[in-house]
Amino acid sequence: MAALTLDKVSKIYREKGKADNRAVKAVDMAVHDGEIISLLGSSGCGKTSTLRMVAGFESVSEGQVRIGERVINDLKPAERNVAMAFEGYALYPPLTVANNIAFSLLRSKMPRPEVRKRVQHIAELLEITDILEAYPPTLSGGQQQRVSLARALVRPADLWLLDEPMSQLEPQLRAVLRGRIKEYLIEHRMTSVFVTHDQTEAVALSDRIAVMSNGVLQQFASPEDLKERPANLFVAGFIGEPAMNLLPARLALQDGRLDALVHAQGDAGIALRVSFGALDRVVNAAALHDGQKVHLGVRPHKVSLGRTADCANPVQGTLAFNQWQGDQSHVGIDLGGHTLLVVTDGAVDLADGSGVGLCLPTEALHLFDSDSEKALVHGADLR
Ligand SMILES: Nc1ncnc2c1ncn2[C@@H]1O[C@H](COP(=O)(O)OP(=O)(O)OP(=O)(O)O)[C@@H](O)[C@H]1O
Repeated sequence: MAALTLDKVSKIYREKGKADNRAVKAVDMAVHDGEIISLLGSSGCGKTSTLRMVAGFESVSEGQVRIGERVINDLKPAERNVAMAFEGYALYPPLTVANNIAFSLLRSKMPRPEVRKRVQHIAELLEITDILEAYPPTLSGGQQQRVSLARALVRPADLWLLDEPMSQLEPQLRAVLRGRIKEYLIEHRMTSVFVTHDQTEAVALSDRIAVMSNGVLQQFASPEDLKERPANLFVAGFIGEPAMNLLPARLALQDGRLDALVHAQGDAGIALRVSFGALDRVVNAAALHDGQKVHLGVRPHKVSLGRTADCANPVQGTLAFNQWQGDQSHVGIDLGGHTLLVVTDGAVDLADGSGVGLCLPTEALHLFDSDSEKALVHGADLR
């Protein structure tokens, strides 16, 4: 295993008669030795292109890719010592499942009893012991995918690249295998890069997640930091289910205090005023000015419904909707024409149009500059 470094890496697809498509744009990323990371983003954001450049299936248009100290830009895939499980990555049809998994181990001259032990162990982990003597063409998509994953996980390598490796499995099996695979990767200290568009999966598997949009790496951070300290409006709106509320607001810096004011829709009244307290609690207060256009971010899970006592920011609103989701309620609160989504664990016994008290704890709040879209203040970081 080894560290993986991407240094200003870009992928430009050039097709005759078409404008260049810059699918990956100057991505900088340093994955530590033994770290598990995920590339996360919507379809077309450049995750697979990034992974394929590391694997050697796509050329690197600009920048440098290193595994440990080795620059691998111009090495053939087989020379990179990288193990891969790709969506639709072909198994060898004439070999049994056991021999498909064992293939690279036998080629590396590992003694047969050791190969058998490893194949058995990984097959148990991925629940494919019953198909070890079957041939790939007779398997379902989900079985083939697990064989491909097993083959990648057993082989010794410096780096493991896993592109949507569980996409064809049922949700329950997926959740079970996710936990086991993570334990296996940690136990063997395997530097691993997953590609996924499923944030639950990315959070469950990864030490850090690289959030991509439109070819740009938006933030590379731990799941907790992505939630508590999103670097910009894109990450704030993308991470979290349901996503963060984002309300247009203006800053008020008066008497050494920082407030954010959300104007009511269609008139000059104030729909919501939240206080971040003394300005000197804010780490980068110099970046703020009175009247600055911002987006106020509020995490739906962190708002308390019906409690306004002992609260830094008590708020009154009107219930706009109340949906029981089977395990939690999604409640919409109207604040001067803006709807604030709140998530609570229990059922909420309130009719539409009722007056509701809320508490917005400071740690639920974030501020983003509306022009640059970058984060300015995270409630969790106030001094
Ligand atoms: N071989 C190719 N030739 C030309 N354009 C490509 C090629 N592969 C990908 N692209 C384009 O590059 C961009 C990024 O695609 P990529 O597959 O890397 O994204 P992705 O985030 O992995 O998406 P998905 O989750 O749908 O696989 C898209 O605009 C895509 O159309």
